[in-house]
Parts: sequence; C-alpha cells; structure tokens
Amino acid sequence: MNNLKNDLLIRAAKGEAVERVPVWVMRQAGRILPEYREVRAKAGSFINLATTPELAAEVTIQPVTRFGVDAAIIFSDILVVPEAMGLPYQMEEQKGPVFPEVIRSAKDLEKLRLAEPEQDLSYVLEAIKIVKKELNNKIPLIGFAGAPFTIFCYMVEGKGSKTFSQAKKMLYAEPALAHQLLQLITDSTIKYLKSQIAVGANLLQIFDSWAGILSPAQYSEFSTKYLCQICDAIEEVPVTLFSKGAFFAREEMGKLNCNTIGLDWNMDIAESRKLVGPTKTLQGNLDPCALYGDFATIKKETIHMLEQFGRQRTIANLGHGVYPDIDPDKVACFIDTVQSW
Ligand SMILES: Cc1c2[nH]c(c1CCC(=O)O)Cc1[nH]c(c(CCC(=O)O)c1C)Cc1[nH]c(c(CCC(=O)O)c1C)Cc1[nH]c(c(C)c1CCC(=O)O)C2
Repeated sequence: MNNLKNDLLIRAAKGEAVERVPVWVMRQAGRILPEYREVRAKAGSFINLATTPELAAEVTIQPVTRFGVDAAIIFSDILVVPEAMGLPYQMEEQKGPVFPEVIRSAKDLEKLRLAEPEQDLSYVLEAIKIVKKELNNKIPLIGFAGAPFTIFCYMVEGKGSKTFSQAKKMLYAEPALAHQLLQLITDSTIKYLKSQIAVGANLLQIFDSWAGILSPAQYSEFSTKYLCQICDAIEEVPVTLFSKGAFFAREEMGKLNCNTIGLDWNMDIAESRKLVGPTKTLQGNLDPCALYGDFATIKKETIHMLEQFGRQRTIANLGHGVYPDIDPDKVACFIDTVQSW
C-alpha cells in the first residue's frame, strides 16, 4: 500500500501488474542538464551542492520536470558513507573522487567509526524531506547507497581506478582485515538506508559499480555476503541491486532477498530472466552510448530492448549512468519511447 499517484515503479518492482513499463535514468540529475550546470556553478562545487539540502533537492526535481520520468533519485553520492565513517573525500574537477587518507592496515581501520546518519548525513535526509514535500506523492523517490565492496574499493584505493589493484590486493594479502572493513561499511550502510526510508524513500538501489573486477568466488565471499545482509535488513521498501559487470553472478543475485536486479548492456535479457528466475524484476539496460545515435536509432534500440524485456517485471533504464555529453533531447527520446510503448 502506498499513496503515490504514479506507483508504476513500485508495482513493477514487486512484480504486480502495470499498464506500462516505468522508466528512469541513472544519473538523470547531473551534467547533461543545463539547469543542473547552472545550480552547480552557483554552489561552487559538487560537495557544496550535495551538502546543501535546498540545492540538492532542486537538482533532484529537475529531470522530473524536464523529462516526466517515473521516479526521482535523490541527488547525492555513494561516497558520503565513507565520509560519515570518518574518511572524507574530495571531488576533483575532471578527475573524480579522491580520498586524502586511505585504509590499508589494521591501524588505519582504527580511524573509522560506525556512521550515525542522523548526525553525519543529516543533509541527505533533509534533502529527501524537501523532495518528498515538493513531489507531493506524484512519483516515487529512490534512495541509494553504494554496495559495501564498491565503497571498500574507494576507501582502500583512494581514488578511481581501472583495476582497483590496491583494493584487490587486500582481498588476497589480508582477507580478515578486508572482511572487518566490509562489515563496518555494511553496518553503516544499513543504518543509512533505514534512515532514508524513515524520511520517505520509496525504493532503494544498491550500486555495486566495481563488482565486475571480482572473480565469481571472490564476488560471493566479498560482495554477496554483505549484500545479503543489506537485503535481509531492508523489509520496508523494494530494493534494487545493480552489480555492474557481474554477469557471472546473476544466478546468485537471484537468490538474494531483493526485488529487482539491474542489468548492464553486456547482459542478455532473456538469459538474465532465466538465471535470476521468475521472482525478480529486471532493470536496464540500454547502452548509454546508444544515446549518441540519432532519434530514429534511439527509438529502434529502445523498442528492441523493450521487446526483449516484455511488459511485466521490467523497469526501463540505461545499462549505466548517462554520459555527461549526451544531448538531453536524446534522453527525452529514450524516455518518451518507453512511455508510449
Ligand atoms: C561509482 C559511483 C560514484 N557515485 C555514484 C556511483 C555509482 C553509480 C555509478 O557506477 O556510476 C552514484 C551517484 N553519483 C551521483 C548520483 C546522483 C543521482 C542520479 O543518478 O541522478 C548517483 C546515484 C551524482 C554525481 N557524482 C559525481 C557527479 C559529477 C560531479 C559534478 O557534477 O561536478 C555527479 C552528478 C561525481 C562522481 N562520483 C563518483 C565518481 C566516480 C564520480 C566522478 C565521475 C563523474 O564525474 O561522473 C562515485
């Protein structure tokens, strides 16, 4: 039961019948939008924007106004959790996130604490409250967090990387330490997600952006183990798990206590349905690069994708976040094609 006017996303996630496939876009609020760049310039920095609830709320609503998407996603970042645990990050222009201090030893781990979201992340919770008020139950609001393994990658490596070899090194060299850190991240994340639910998040998505660098056995040991704890802890709202690149773990993901599995564009849709089984909804999975095509190509590719997914137990999205140099009209074309299918 909910009092949302458009609850297509929630019904699709729960496997209930829908009149049409709901659609939203990962990174729908962001640099693709000139109205975002304007607010971002006013804020001065990404971190100022993300930590000012009124501005974070404003950019969360922008894609709702422009595109008429079927869900809003709160404007924030997965890296607010390590910060709340005592490991602050910086966002470097053109470069991405950087952690001035990293976790590489048991002594480093002593610097960390369990996050207290009501104190350390009150700016996100305030932004959620403002967005909920402004949306006035028109559409659902998605809350999110990074998966423990992906957060671990940034806390150990200290920055983005193609290989995350420093983070993976700990899995082989000091697995017990890795597990200790992963458990602390998991406990912090569960508290954070619960506090997002308390202020009105209608669905939660877990981003395991670096799952694809693990072997199947490592994914079970260092990612699934903790995802399982999160999925079991969240009973109040539907949960979506998006493990980028983890094609090898789809059957295992199907056994988790979540509602929806996000697919990237490398994952075949029919094969994924078979692997995750009939009790999961699928989300995805258009290649973000398809939006570089002309309007006719985008329509064709989107319809082809929808035909493979079918009308039920489907949430349309891209297979990863939209790239910042995509023309917003191309994003609109993707959304309109889904909504008129
Ligand atoms: C790995 C990851 C991060 N952050 C996130 C992930 C998981 C999803 C994924 O795999 O892409 C999640 C995230 N980050 C952001 C959102 C906003 C909500 C939305 O999807 O609209 C979400 C859901 C804002 C952001 N997070 C970031 C920006 C760009 C910074 C800016 O506007 O100045 C935005 C809008 C910065 C960021 N934040 C992160 C990186 C690697 C970068 C740099 C790359 C880039 O610039 O896109 C970490």
